[in-house]
Amino acid sequence: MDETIQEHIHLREALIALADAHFTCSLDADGNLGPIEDGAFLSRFLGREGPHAEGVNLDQLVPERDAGILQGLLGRLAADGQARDTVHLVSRDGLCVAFTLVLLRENGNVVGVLRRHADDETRMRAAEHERLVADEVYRNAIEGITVTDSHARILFVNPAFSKITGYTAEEALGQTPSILKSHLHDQAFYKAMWQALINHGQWEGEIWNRRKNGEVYPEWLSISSVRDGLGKLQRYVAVFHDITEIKASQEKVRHQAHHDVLTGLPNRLLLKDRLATSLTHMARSGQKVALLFMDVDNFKHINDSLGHPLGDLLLQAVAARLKEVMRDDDTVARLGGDEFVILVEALESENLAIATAMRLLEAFRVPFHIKGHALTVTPSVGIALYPDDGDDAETLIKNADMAMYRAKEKGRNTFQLYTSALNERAVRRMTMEGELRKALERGDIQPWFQPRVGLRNGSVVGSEALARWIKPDGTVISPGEFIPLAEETGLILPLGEQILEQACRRVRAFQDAGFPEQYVSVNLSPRQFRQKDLVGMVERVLQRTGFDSRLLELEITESSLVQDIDQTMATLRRLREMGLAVAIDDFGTGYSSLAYLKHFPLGALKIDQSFIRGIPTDPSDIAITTTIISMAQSLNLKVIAEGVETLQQLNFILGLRCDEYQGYYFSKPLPPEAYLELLRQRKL
Ligand SMILES: Nc1nc2c(ncn2[C@@H]2O[C@@H]3COP(=O)(O)O[C@H]4[C@@H](O)[C@H](n5cnc6c(=O)[nH]c(N)nc65)O[C@@H]4COP(=O)(O)O[C@H]3[C@H]2O)c(=O)[nH]1
Repeated sequence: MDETIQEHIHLREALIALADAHFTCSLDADGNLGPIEDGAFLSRFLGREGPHAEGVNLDQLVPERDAGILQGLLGRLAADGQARDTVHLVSRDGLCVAFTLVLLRENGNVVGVLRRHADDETRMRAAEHERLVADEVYRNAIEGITVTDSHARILFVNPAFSKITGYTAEEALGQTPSILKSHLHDQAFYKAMWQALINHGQWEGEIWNRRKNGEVYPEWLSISSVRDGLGKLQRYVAVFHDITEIKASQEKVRHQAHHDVLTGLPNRLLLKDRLATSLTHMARSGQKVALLFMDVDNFKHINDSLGHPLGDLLLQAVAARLKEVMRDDDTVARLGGDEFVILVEALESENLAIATAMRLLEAFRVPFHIKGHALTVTPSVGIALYPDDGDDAETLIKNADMAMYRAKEKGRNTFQLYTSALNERAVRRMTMEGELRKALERGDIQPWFQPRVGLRNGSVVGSEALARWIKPDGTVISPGEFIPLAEETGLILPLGEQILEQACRRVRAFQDAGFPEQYVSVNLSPRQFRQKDLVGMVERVLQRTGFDSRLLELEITESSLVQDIDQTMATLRRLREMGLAVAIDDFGTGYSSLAYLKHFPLGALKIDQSFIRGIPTDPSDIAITTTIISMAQSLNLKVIAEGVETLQQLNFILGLRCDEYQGYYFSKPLPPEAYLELLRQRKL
């Protein structure tokens, strides 16, 4: 054997014996590798298994700074058949390890021998050890861990991931973390997350995700991006833990701090919080807030005589009843003892606060059944209003409390407003409501009749029925004083029906007494006009009284007309089908135009008395009256002038060919007997 060959083989054997690894492959002058034999270590180290290494250029395996060294090695190999130098190779994990590389040309192939530098060997061992430790940490961590590639495709998840999300590793691998999306966050949220990852390589925060079973849960998530030794993005590592329980316990602590233990109602702290928020909102919207301070009359006595456990049960029952009678939007709070506060927001007027207080008093009429005892207790209520009685929470609570004490002084089971002027009004209103109910029951509210005169021949053609409240002592109260209250309380419906029925009965009686047929006109307030079964109610009244529907006219206001047009149209049509006429009262004071009126099946139009009053001195009243009359005629509507008080006014409307008039000039509204007398006189 040739001596040099022999020497070469020895060298090779010696090198291989000393080497950490060796490989044999073809290598062209540019450094391209052919198929590798015996290259297990190299393949493993580089992460390029067998055939994958084929065709790879050596300079792809070394960092850029070693490119010159590699060129030198290849040059010397070509020239001398062997070369040796120190190069770095970048491992699959991005680790840069120094090797002594010896290349020997042999039978057209190249044998490569690699020996790790001692310090790098230590580093590799340490890295290997760290990897083992890390594996252990991943497996046992209670935090979920997700590792993805640079395209966010999941490469690895740990057991805690599966425990938290419900997805097994097999289900998660290859997917992206978007499988966990709860859709509770908007685009901007995710955009900010990615921006932080790009800019700082890190993002941390609370996020709502969805488990495989559909359940949405909160987690604390921390994501980092991992780059290799060359600075290229390789991985994202996400670590998260489920904070459902933490949140629940935080919520529990928060709830306990803000709620009363006995009743579960908001406590003083939460009440003040809500009140402060409410005041800020209401200051902007210009609405009122009412604070009702309530305590249970003689609670101490009940507590002492029946025992505290029963007292506690009573307080719980009171809390439940208060919640039941208040709207969902109202806050019912317990300040302690038997003191409760109700916060009512967004009030248009103080009347609603009074109505709430009355509802509350009413609710206590029903006894509380507790452990076999039927307990009847009464409340005392004080009301403070924002902004009238204070503009901060503390002042309002204090003033409502003071008002509550006044209610107690007044004899309990009542309410008091903090402001005395309001108080008087409220008390008057309350008293009047009670009296009005009684008056209705007793039939003290009756129609009076004001004649309507035909302008063509000056005869009484009909009358308007106007409600009067005749007190037992004979005092007559005019409708201006009780109709608005009846409207507010809903009493207008029974009241309206009574007036209609009595008016029909009376006018029928005039006919029965031998007077010529005449019609009667009855007012319908907006609430009456909107009542569900208006047509049915009118039909029943006509039946009961035997009154001819052609002789009945209903007066509605312009405001009734413009609300819910479809419903209005349907009601008017049905009334017309029944033979009734509908007149528009107080025309000219509302919003409707004459052009608008032509769409409705109407019979007549009454010019409001405020225009007649200005005749003959006020030019604009004259102009308005003239226009209304001529346009109404062109629409085929009968025109009636209201409030004619003087001969001049009468002459003026006569000149305009108005159809009818009514007013003090001819007669004031009269009690039925006096009206009958008037008819009698006219007949003579
Ligand atoms: N200054 C002056 N006033 C005159 C003259 N002629 C009549 N009046 C008054 O003008 C009002 C005309 O009634 P209205 O406009 O329907 O206005 C009525 C009507 O809107 C309402 N009303 C009366 N009765 C009822 C009813 O039974 N139901 C409903 N819903 N409202 C009614 O109360 C309002 C007021 O009624 P009243 O006080 O009876 O007042 C009546 C009448 O007494 C006059 O020459 N000069």
